[in-house]
Amino acid sequence: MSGENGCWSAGSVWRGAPLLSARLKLRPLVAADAPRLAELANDWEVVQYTANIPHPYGLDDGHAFVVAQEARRLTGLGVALGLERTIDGALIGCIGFGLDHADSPELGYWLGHPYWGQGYVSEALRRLIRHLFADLGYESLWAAVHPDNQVSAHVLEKVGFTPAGRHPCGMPARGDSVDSPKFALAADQWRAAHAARPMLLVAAAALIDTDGRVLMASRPPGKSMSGLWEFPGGKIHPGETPEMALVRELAEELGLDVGESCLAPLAFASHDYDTFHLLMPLYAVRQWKGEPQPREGQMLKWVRAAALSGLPMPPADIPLVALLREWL
Ligand SMILES: Nc1nc2c([nH]c(=O)n2[C@@H]2O[C@H](COP(=O)(O)OP(=O)(O)OP(=O)(O)O)[C@@H](O)[C@H]2O)c(=O)[nH]1
Repeated sequence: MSGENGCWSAGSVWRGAPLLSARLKLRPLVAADAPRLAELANDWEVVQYTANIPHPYGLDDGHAFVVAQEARRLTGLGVALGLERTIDGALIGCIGFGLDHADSPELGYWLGHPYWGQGYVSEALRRLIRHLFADLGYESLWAAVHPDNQVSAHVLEKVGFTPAGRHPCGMPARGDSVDSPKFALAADQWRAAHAARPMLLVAAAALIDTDGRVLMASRPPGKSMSGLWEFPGGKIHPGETPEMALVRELAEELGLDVGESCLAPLAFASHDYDTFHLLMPLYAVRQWKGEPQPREGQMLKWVRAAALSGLPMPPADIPLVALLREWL
């Protein structure tokens, strides 16, 4: 079988494949995004340090951007992706790369003002960087930031970039040009850091009631991926088996008394989050004592198998839902 096909090769953003991170879908822009682009980008604070985004920014600019980016993707000049939040489907900004100045991709991004300070840019950058190195095989990446944009410089350093001199940056939309600090990241550096991320062991349960519905819990406020719907469970502590951990978690989180012998291994998730690798066995549970209570600030709901895929979930859970639907 050819290595170009099927499961042998990851979907490529050059071909319009989306990328999932913990809280975001990085996906191609479509014409229907133009009004939202106009709403977010018509903000001087958002665009002041960008080279090509006009100000003010209207609906026509949004449409023109979507069309131009599609043409760039099809001609191999670069890719722009919308940042769509999993929790509500809202477009909150853009990230992308271009090959205009070199063979190595230059990264760029912007984020709507209401979404600043919540780690979305670093999350999107980490996901795109992994795709460019691990799936597309680039050897190095770079980015240039406006000399006054210290926040952006800090984000680049946070995800592994290091200073790499200066880059003369034309800024056509500002009628200006600046001598920008340049940052670079090599594939070897990234591989070493990526290999060192921890493996997280978590045990989770699909509690199934007599109607065949599954109990889903929302991740509580303040936790990572808060608001997304997940299978109840939690981290396996040192010295615990997955079953011991799950019995403990179901008691702590839901006030349920579950015997280890009521846990039937069903499937597992092995998912590469950008800051850790998740290994999570999922057990089917049909018998327990007590009524599930939300003891940790979470919301609970019983969901029919057919409706599970409509819930916003952590990306690790998506393959589990497909398996569970077949199994139920
Ligand atoms: N329980 C559970 N965790 C999941 C699921 N999917 C998924 O990606 N995870 C991830 O697995 C990890 C579980 O951590 P957690 O914070 O819920 O664990 P915990 O209850 O022991 O929390 P704590 O250590 O903050 O008290 C999180 O990174 C979470 O996002 C799922 O369906 N159920």
